[in-house]
Amino acid sequence: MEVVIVPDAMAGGELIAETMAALVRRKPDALLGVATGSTPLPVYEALTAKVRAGAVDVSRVRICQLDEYVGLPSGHPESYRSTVLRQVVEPLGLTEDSFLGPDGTARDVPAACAAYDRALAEAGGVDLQLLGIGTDGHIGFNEPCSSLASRTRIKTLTRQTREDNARFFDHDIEQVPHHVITQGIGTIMEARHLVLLATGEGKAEAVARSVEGPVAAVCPASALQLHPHATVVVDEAAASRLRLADYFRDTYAAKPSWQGL
Ligand SMILES: N[C@@H]1[C@@H](O)[C@H](O)[C@@H](COP(=O)(O)O)O[C@@H]1O
Repeated sequence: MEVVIVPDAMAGGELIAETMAALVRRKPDALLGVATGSTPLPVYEALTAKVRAGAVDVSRVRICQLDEYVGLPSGHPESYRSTVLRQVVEPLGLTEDSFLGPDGTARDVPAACAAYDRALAEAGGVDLQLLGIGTDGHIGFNEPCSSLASRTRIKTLTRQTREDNARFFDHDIEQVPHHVITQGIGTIMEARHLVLLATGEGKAEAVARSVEGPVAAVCPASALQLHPHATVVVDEAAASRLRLADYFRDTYAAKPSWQGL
């Protein structure tokens, strides 16, 4: 696992956007897995700026979704499908044809989950999966004690996650669905490169447990320790509880320029 400490969220967004752009220059039809929440927005803004400046051609890129609420009506503005279309697909100049996501409105949820895992495999697998992290260490919507081998499936949100996400639902926790579909931890681990971005003091404890704690289902993001190519990008505040912060800084400062993330 590589840990990169950046000065602020903008710098993290730029670094990850450049990593995505470099991937797309090598592989124009790359499948990019994206995350929702506030944290990844600087990544999407920086990547969109590169596209508009002509620094990268993303016209053949495919975008896939990490997770989804169950039961929101189709087209609900806070469904993750709507969110990813609005924040990523449209700004990049792509259409829904380039987009893969689980069906949160399906009557048969287990079948929709299995279909999504199949669709990801048939698309050739995810090349780079961007992840945020919940305050409890969740990735996607894999709440604490999710199986580290889990596949895409239905999960029940913790009260903490529903409180955290109530800001997208008029600050009314009752509007936040209890159930979600999420790529499993085993599914996420199949992506060729995992890039987790965490910013702000509120994520410091979850980051420290994920990076320097034991690999344990109680902290789902700790599974990244088992991935052969995982990068954790954190700002100073989110890095504030890392015991090895100075080592991570020194390592990144000495990194060969040809290496990339
Ligand atoms: N399912 C999403 C996660 O993918 C995201 O990482 C998390 C943190 O969001 P934020 O970046 O807004 O803190 O929120 C939700 O739970």
